[in-house]
Amino acid sequence: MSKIIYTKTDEAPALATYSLLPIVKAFTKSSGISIETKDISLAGRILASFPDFLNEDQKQNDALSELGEMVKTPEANIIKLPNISASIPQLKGAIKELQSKGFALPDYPDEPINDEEKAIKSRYDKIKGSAVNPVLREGNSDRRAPKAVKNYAKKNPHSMGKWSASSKSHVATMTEGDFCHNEKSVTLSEATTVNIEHTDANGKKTILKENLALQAGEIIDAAVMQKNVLLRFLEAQVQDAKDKGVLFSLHMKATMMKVSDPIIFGHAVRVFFKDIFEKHAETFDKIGVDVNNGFGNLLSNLAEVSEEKRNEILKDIDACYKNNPDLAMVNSDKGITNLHVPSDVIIDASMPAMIRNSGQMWNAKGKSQDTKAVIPDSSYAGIYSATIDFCKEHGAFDPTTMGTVPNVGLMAQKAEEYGSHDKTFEITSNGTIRVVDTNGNTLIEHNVEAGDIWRMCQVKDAPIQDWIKLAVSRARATNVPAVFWLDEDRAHDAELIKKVEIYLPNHDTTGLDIQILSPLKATQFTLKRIKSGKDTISVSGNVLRDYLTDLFPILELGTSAKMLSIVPLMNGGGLFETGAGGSAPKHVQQFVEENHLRWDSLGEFLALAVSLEHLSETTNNTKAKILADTLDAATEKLLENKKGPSRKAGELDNRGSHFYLAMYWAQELAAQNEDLELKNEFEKIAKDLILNEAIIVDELNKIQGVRVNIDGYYEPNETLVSQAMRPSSTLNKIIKT
Ligand SMILES: NC(=O)C1=CN([C@@H]2O[C@H](COP(=O)(O)OP(=O)(O)OC[C@H]3O[C@@H](n4cnc5c(N)ncnc54)[C@H](OP(=O)(O)O)[C@@H]3O)[C@@H](O)[C@H]2O)C=CC1
Ligand SMILES: O=C(O)CCC(=O)C(=O)O
Ligand SMILES: [Mg+2]
Repeated sequence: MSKIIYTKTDEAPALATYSLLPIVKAFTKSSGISIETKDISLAGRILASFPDFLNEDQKQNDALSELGEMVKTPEANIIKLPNISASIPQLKGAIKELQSKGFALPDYPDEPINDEEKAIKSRYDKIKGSAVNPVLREGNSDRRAPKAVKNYAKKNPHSMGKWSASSKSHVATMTEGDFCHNEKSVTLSEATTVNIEHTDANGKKTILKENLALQAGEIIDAAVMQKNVLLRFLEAQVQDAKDKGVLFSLHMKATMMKVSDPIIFGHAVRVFFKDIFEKHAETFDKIGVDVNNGFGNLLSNLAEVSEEKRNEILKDIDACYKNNPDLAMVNSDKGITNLHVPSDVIIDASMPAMIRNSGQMWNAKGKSQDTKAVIPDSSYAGIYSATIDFCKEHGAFDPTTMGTVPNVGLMAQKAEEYGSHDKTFEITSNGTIRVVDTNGNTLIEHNVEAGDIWRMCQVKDAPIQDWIKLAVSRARATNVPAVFWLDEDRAHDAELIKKVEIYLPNHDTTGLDIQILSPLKATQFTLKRIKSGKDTISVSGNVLRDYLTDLFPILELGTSAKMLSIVPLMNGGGLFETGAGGSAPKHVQQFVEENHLRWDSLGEFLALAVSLEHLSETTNNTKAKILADTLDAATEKLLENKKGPSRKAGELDNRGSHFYLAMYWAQELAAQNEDLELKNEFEKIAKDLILNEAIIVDELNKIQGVRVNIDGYYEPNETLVSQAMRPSSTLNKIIKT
């Protein structure tokens, strides 16, 4: 039996799984393929982490750790759907829901007061933020729009907001004192272990991290975000947004950069609402306000003060809104601003969405307005300002003619910022931070002040070699120019460039166009080419991988959900991600309110096809190859016939698109002549599906337009979701599980 692991995750993709997985199981069963699910949802990961608090029948395996081992083996074949990278408000929401369902989990201790609480907090903090992807991504990233998807987008362009040269929208980023400007980097000539030490003004030494093992050839870098410079920058931006009459909008990655970015987020909230934080400091201290978790934390904590005090504070908040520039809104109807919850606005998706929308975001009146996008650290902000400048000069991109930008991203083995979480510190007192090796040599040193954020990243040599190899192989396979987005003036990038120069000659690059350009120049080069319909591969580090694989797909295809997203694992296995986007919380809201799921599973279809193909190669399963080829053909047909989900209740949704996939897949299997067993099996299924098309579509669409109860958000009731996601009895009778 050959095995494919299919992950159970969260929100919209998890809902879609209840409808798609039975179809996939039914189609692959006779080919000796077993599809096993592993629960890596936020709720599942919480339950797996606290067995000692649960009854025997409530305990869950630690599926993430199991998969973390599996990805290091050649047998790994995993389909990974997007999962929640939880901010603290989301983590607390999930804990509360699980508690209400009878799981006796401990509360999240914001300020642990004893060792037991400290241990609980540290268990929860391991679940927080981007805790899944870095564990599973034991390989570098290959994300691209398949030809059929790109051609479909060219023929059926998504809406694209016009750009005007007079747009006041712009990116504001720091010009000094940030991670970018303070970065230092070294490549280790031999293996060693290091300590990270803080020495205060009186010479008192504290070890922040001990015995960190580093390999020969590994690049390490460290950088500081200086609090005082950051605060001055934020204050100036609030004022400037007001002067220019544009929306103030903060774009961070507080989920993936789970230690550094919430601290920066908190500073932005305190600067924006400076007056109330000055006036009510004592009260906020007393009730434990922590706006690193967003302004929403302050509002929910107000329940703890007297009504009189609360009204006074609310009045002061109103005054703050009046005196300050307008804030970009996440939900203007509900008054939720860009500063409320750190996981509501995530830079990779939020900046492209703004660029697609004429550079505008939503104001409190629900209208779109020019915006100041505040991206404090300048390491990568320049790619967005260059794109905005390009649109101001040339107008919006045209999806019917623009080229495509696939990405080869360095991310294996917690590369770069991915591995920084346990090496990020909010500095408690003025002094110095040193990275010191076993021989007492100082590798990196920074002067720091209280409140600064110091962070160290590392990237091992083997992943870098693998990344360069992948870049060359993609350039060779497509004959498209490949650009390494590296800046010789940045310390870390300068070290990486040296590696590229050493390892590139190991490959046959004759006839290939491979360049190294700074992110700014690479953006300009790439934008000019896509405008004229030409393709360009971006070869980038981890954070740019994240940014570019939403930016270009959102401009080219309207969403990054339609990307093929492959992680060739370094030990020979395959991790097949589904699209490049997230778990679409807005889609769940619509589903619950209208019983319409607009999630597009195209990413799942693409991932399943490459997973089956990989399986056919590693296990010599010829049926798997036929399943893969026919699935690709079915996906193409689905695009051609426009059977993707619509956004409106009453019309074809996620479930309907799965029906069409099944029908086309069965037809393709029935039409092929390479495997007569499969042909015979699927002739009948194809016939039944075609005959019942109208009945099934009607059964799937007529139930929409009303609320649906799935009893939970993070851990909905499986039976209720399964019933809701498989409402066509006619279809269920044909798809035998
Ligand atoms: N690989 C992973 O595990 C990833 C996880 N995440 C996590 O996902 C959550 C939400 O992140 P967020 O930044 O809001 O980004 P999302 O990508 O989830 O959502 C942004 C918007 O993209 C559109 N979209 C995304 N996927 C699809 C799809 N399959 N079909 C149709 N439309 C789609 C939707 O637009 P519209 O509103 O127009 O329908 C959606 O509202 C966070 O917890 C984040 O950490 C994020 C990225 C990757
Ligand atoms: O891991 C995460 O938090 C998000 C990952 C992501 O956005 C991506 O890989 O594109
Ligand atoms: Mg991303």
